Amino acid sequence: MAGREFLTQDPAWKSLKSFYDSNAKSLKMLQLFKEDPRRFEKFSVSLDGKDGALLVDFSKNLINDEVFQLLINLLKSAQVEKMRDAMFAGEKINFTEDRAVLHTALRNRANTPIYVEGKDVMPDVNAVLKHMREFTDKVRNGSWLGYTGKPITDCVNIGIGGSDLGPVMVTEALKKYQCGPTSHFVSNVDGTHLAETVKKLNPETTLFIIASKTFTTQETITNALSAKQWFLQYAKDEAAVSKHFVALSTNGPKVKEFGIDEANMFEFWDWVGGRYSLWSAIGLSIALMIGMDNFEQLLEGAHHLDKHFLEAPVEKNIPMILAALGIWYSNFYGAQSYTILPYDQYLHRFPAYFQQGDMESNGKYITRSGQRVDYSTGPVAWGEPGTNGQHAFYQLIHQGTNLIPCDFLIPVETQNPVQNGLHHQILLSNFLAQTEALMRGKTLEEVEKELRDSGMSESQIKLIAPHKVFEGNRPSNSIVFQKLTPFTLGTLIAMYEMKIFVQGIVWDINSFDQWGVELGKVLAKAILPELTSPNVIASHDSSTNGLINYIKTLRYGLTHRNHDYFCNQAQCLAQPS
Ligand SMILES: O=P(O)(O)OC[C@H]1O[C@](O)(CO)[C@@H](O)[C@@H]1O
Repeated sequence: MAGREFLTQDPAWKSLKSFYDSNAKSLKMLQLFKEDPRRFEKFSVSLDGKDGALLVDFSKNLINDEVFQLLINLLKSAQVEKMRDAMFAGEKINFTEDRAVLHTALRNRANTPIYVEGKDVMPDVNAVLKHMREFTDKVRNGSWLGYTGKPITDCVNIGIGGSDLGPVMVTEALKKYQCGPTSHFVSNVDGTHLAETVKKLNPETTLFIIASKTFTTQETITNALSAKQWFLQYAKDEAAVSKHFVALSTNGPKVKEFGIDEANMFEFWDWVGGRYSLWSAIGLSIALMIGMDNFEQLLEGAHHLDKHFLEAPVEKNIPMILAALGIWYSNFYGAQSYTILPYDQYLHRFPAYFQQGDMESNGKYITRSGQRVDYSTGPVAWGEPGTNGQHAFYQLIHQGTNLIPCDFLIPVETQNPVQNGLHHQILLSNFLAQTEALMRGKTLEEVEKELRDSGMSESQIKLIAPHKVFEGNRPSNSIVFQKLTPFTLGTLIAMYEMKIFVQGIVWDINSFDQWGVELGKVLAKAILPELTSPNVIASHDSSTNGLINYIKTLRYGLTHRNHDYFCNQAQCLAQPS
């Protein structure tokens, strides 16, 4: 799909820029709240859902009616709706990989036909869901037996990036719904990850799920081979592998080559991006742990958000509003990051999940028509659960020199009402207090009065007061839901996916490829044999040569003299003869 005129030339962009230049400094949220008692109603959207409503309050943002309208104009001018429809219709919007982007088909619970190159993908989607149900039911009801006839108690998902982060995040978030084997995850090629995981496990009752879209990812294949080796130490029979290893992939031939029975392969397709794949067979570890009914609830929740995204007008459309606000801060206020702050311990991997979701999608500087952007694109996404973050990095959010827009998320209802719900009341009060504090701040007059009332001398007040001032006027969204159910989690994940999609459209980048991860992979493959060769390495820059030779010196127990020798040799070899 062709790119458009440069974003910064768009009249809608120019209007925002001129508003920002002449009025941004005078936008004071506290004042805006005083002036408009209906600000909360005006700047919040509620989406009813099966497990209660999702409320997005965006009134604590640096906007007034005019800015909001200008932001909406920008989305319209960027043709977000047209691109959205193209994505849902299966057009190949990921043009650098010549692929459709159809994770929405995986959760298309309406089961309406969706065509890719003239073929309806829904029958295949439904067939894999059926396969997942049959398999997960068997494992959960104990009729799938390991090589010694025992039922499966533990599953280890071996995958990385999108083949790991989604399942990790969801199984943590929905721990309360566990009704099947316990899930474990091995992603890092650092042998420690596998070693520390399997040491707690019994090979007779463990199922390994090898999750890789391409089935060529170095880390995953290395971990999978080592897991198989570990398993065979005990089982001592290749035939036992089929009872303990299954694969989730788009690459049938590679799965076969690895030695996994085709009957134990759960397929997905090239139109499912890795970071959007938890809805596909990649979600098998989730379905095993929480059961297929709950997994389908997760899909239902995402589908519910998809429908909202498709049908709600731009000014009432939650992902579009969140995207527009993010653009306001990134591109006009110069914010370089934003935080996701879930006040729900079950969501402790939610921010990490969206680090890939956002940064691998929108960390791009080339427009769809191949030019370098002259504006910021994807911000850094980060965060931790509240209240922990309050005691760690909130200092910088409140008083640092960077503007950091925050998304606060919280369930109204806890699933663990410890001490009759006291813990949750405290959690709720902190959630509410933080967004209020960020918005209203604390003036010098307020601080001075407080210090004076405490009996402090005037000279001390002069010294201390500035440190206790909060300038406030710092933006946040409050995202409130009834309870963290599979349905609601599906809705929340899809909400951020679509927000990221909208931003990519406005920034005119391809949010669905990830060429930026390739160079490091290629260089690592070249360096691997150099680490084991006996030769001095001189083929890189002096830092990389120096580091390789230094590591080899230490690894092979050579003396410091050898290290100097390696450096000298590398320098000689690197010099042109
Ligand atoms: O599922 P695969 O093919 O093993 O890829 C894993 C991850 O690696 C990446 O390609 C990045 O290196 C991600 O986009 C992907 O989620």
